[in-house]
Amino acid sequence: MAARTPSTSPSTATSPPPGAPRRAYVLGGNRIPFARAGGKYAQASNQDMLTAALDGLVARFGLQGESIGEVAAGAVLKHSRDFNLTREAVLGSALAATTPAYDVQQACATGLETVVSLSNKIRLGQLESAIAGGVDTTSDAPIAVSDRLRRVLLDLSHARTPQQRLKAIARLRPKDLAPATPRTSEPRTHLSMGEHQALTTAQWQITREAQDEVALRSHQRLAAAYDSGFFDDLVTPYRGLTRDANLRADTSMEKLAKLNPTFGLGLDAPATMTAGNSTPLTDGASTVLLGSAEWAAAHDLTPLAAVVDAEAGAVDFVHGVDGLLMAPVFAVPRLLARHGLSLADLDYVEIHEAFASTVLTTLAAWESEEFGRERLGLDGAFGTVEADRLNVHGSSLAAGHPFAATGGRIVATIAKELHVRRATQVAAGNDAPVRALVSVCAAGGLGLTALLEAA
Ligand SMILES: CC(=O)SCCNC(=O)CCNC(=O)[C@H](O)C(C)(C)COP(=O)(O)OP(=O)(O)OC[C@H]1O[C@@H](n2cnc3c(N)ncnc32)[C@H](O)[C@@H]1OP(=O)(O)O
Repeated sequence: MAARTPSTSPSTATSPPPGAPRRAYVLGGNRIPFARAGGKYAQASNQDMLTAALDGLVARFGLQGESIGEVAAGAVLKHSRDFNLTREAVLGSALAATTPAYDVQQACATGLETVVSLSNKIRLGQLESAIAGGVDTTSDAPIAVSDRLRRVLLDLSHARTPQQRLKAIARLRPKDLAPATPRTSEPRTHLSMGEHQALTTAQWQITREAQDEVALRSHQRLAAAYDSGFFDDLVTPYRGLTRDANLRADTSMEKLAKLNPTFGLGLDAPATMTAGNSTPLTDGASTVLLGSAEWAAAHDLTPLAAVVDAEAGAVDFVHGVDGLLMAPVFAVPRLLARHGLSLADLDYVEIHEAFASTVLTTLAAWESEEFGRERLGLDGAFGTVEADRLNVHGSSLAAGHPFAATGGRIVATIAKELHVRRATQVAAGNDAPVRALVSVCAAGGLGLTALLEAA
C-alpha cells in the first residue's frame, strides 16, 4: 500500500478571490486494477469491488474510522438488492459508519457526476470532505425475469388462499420463464452503443487505420505510465491483479489490423470498428478523495487540482443527425466559453475512449469549419487537441471501461498529472495555470465535461 501523501506545500492551494465560492480539490484517488469481464473479478460483486476501492483510499490517506462529509458513487448495472450500494460499501469499509453515502446514476458519466456534484457541495461550504466513485461489473450483471413472471411472483406474494395462488400461476406461459439479460443497447433505437458509434464513424468517414492508431497509443501510454510508477499511488492490487488486465503492451498496428470488424457490418460504409479499437466489457471500481483547502491542510494532504467547473450536454440521437456519443462536442465549447478559454489553453485533455472513433469523431467535429459555424455558432472551427496533450496516460481502450468507474479513473489520473506538471513548472519559475479538460460521453445521448486546474 502506498504511503499517505505528505503535505509538502499546503499553501499551493490557491484561494479564490474574495466573494467567489471557495475551491474544491482533488486530493488523490484509488482504484482497483480493471479486469476483463469473466476474468479475475468474475466472482466479485459491485459491493466487493467498491468496498475494496474505498478501503484502498482509506489506507492510503489514513482515513480509518474517519467520518467523511459524503460518499457518492454508483453503478450502471445494479442488482435490485443493492438499493443503496454506496452506503453498504461504506458500512463494509474502514470509514466511520457515520459517513453519509448514496448512489448516483448517469450511465458512463456516473463517476464524473459524483466528482462534480460533491465538488459543488464543497465549493458551497456544505461539505469539507467527500469521496466520489463508481463501480461496475458485467460479470455479475443482474438478470431479470420477464415482466409477466415478475407480476405473477408479486401477486403470489400477496395471495392469501390456495385458489388465489393457483389463479396467479395459471397466467404463466413457458416463454415467460426466459430470463431478461442486460444489453448495452438504447431502449429507443434498440441499437447497441457500438452500432450507434458505427453510424457516427461512417458519418464522419473515420478510417480503420486512424482508429487503430488511437488504440495502439492508448495501450503504449498506459503501459509506459505503469512502468514509470505513475500509478503506484493510484491503483491498489486486488484479487491477483496489479495492472489492468486489458492492457496489451505488446499490441501493434499489424495485430490490430488483423482483427475482424465487430460493429457496422450492415452499413453502406466500410466496417472499421473491432474488438481492438472498442472498449472491452470490464469489471472494476474507482474512488476520488475531495476536500476543501482547510480540510486538506488539517489532514496534512496536498491538494492536487481544483475542480473548477462542469458542463453537461445531450443530443437528440433518436430524431436528429448527431451521433449517440457526441454530446461532449457541444458541452465543451459552452464550458470553455464561460471561462474565456479555448482548447489551446488546455495543458491536458482526456476524452473517454468509449471507442477509438468516439475520440476521432469528437476531434473531427471540433476541427470542422462548417460544424463550428453551423452547429456551434462560432466564427470557424472550435479547435483541436494534439496527440501530445490528449489521453497522455492512455484511456479506456487500454484500461478498460467499467462504466461508472471510468470518471473516477480519469479524474484521479489527470489531477495527479496536473500536480506533477505544475510542480515542474513552478520549480522552473513559471507560475502559469495548468489546466485540464475531462470529457465523458454516455448512453442516452448524454455527455459530461469538467475543467480542472492544478492546485
Ligand atoms: C459511453 C460508452 O462508453 S459506450 C461503450 C460501452 N461499452 C461497450 O459497448 C462495450 C463494447 N465492447 C464489446 O461489446 C466487446 O468488447 C466486443 C464486441 C467489441 C468484443 O468482444 P469479444 O469478441 O468478446 O472480444 P475479445 O476480447 O474476445 O477480442 C476478440 C479478439 O480480439 C483480440 N484483441 C482485442 N484487443 C486487441 C488488441 N488491442 N490487440 C490485439 N488483439 C486484440 C483478442 O485477443 C481476441 O482474439 P482471439 O479471438 O484470437 O482470442
